[in-house]
Amino acid sequence: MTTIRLHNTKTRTKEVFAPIDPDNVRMYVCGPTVYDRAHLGNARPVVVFDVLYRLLREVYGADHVTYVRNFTDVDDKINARAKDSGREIGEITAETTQWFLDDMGALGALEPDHMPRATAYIPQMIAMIETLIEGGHAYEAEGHVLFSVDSWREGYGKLSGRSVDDMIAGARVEVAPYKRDPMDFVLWKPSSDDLPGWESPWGRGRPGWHIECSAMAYELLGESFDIHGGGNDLMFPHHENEIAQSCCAHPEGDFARVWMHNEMLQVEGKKMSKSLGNFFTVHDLLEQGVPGEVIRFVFLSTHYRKPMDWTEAKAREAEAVLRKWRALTAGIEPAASAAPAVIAALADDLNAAGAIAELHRLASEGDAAVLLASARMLGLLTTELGAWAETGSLDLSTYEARLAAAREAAIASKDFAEVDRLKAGYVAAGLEVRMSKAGVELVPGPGFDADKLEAV
Ligand SMILES: Nc1ncnc2c1ncn2[C@@H]1O[C@H](COP(=O)(O)OP(=O)(O)OP(=O)(O)O)[C@@H](O)[C@H]1O
Ligand SMILES: [Zn+2]
Repeated sequence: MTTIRLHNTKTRTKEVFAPIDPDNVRMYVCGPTVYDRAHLGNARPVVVFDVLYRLLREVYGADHVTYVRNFTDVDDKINARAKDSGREIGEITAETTQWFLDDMGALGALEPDHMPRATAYIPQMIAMIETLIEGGHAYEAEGHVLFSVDSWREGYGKLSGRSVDDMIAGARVEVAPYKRDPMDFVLWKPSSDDLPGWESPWGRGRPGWHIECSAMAYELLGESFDIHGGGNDLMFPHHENEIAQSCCAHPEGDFARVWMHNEMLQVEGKKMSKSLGNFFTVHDLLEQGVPGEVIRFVFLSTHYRKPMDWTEAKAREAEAVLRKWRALTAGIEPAASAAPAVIAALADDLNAAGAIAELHRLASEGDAAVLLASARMLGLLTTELGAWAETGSLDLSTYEARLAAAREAAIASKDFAEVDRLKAGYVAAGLEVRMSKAGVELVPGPGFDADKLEAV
């Protein structure tokens, strides 16, 4: 069996992955808070952990992996959005959830086995909070229930490797009169009548964000499971708090054994985020005609533990490569299995960039069947993602000849109107127009639209 090595944030080393139960490898990844379209940064963990999911399915068998990714559909950001827009919360969360699934589907992400919505697990959250209170790890104050960080000093901060003092200094720790310690965090808070709320032993209220993941992971994966993933922006406080809650409520287990964190998608050195306003959505890019497969390829070209930028140059390069590979594999049956070197690269802490380098080698050797099987391990060159590239049947040379002829006529007549019209039409159809003494060359760009071209 292939040996998988994964970098574990908890130990800061690359470790041999040994699942608790090889018949049921279990992974939890923090999902989106559903109040707005996913930005490109939000898609990075989705693509990264999709590749890990595919690798685990390859190695342990498709029926022996359980992947859970939640939807946070109760959160103050959602409440604020509903208030600002005058819309119903349920309408916003349902719409945003569907957008997320559509956009991530367009990037070739497989759907996880379970996609729990937080609001469907409120009784489990309440039960977990009760256990924490009984164990002396949480206390009630003014309708709130807070986790007492002091009750678990020995474990708190281990994941992110910070001292409690550093954490207080580095984070926006909310100081509130009802907290015994500023580090204590909310498990449950009271809801006024205009906010979503559930009856609980502490009155009508709603859960804090962190307890949602702990309760859903416990319910669906048990007290110990294999992998927990998310962006490294979630390491503190979210993951640190998840660990504290889960380990204190279920000391018989060890919650997640391997913690994996993807680095951030950046814009000019800063994390792409809603709060900074430096974002564009996946939907925007798709609408602009950037194929989902191209976005996926660009993500996979950088190792998940390195920060990366989205650039148009990367997208153009990815598109050219994918076009070439799609042409090379057109009409070919994929080989029975991926190239061992591709699987080995992925098994080495998800070295997708290394796997892509292997794909280039296979392409240069003309090994189309193995290239196809190997690319599909990465979710590339799949039939579902291929519609954008179906321009092979369209012969650009007739359009090139037409422009060349128009140019010749224009040089004689000094009337360039037709040349300008054709050029503008080609550009609008997403083609790059290269004109030189040697002739005319048309190169399809990311937004290439065959229908628009036919209409010119
Ligand atoms: N720029 C980014 N690059 C990579 N992953 C990111 C980025 N921004 C958010 N994520 C990840 O997206 C997932 C969803 O996070 P969350 O719902 O907190 O996003 P958000 O509310 O849009 O956050 P933000 O305000 O930071 O943009 C998390 O796993 C998070 O780590
Ligand atoms: Zn989480």
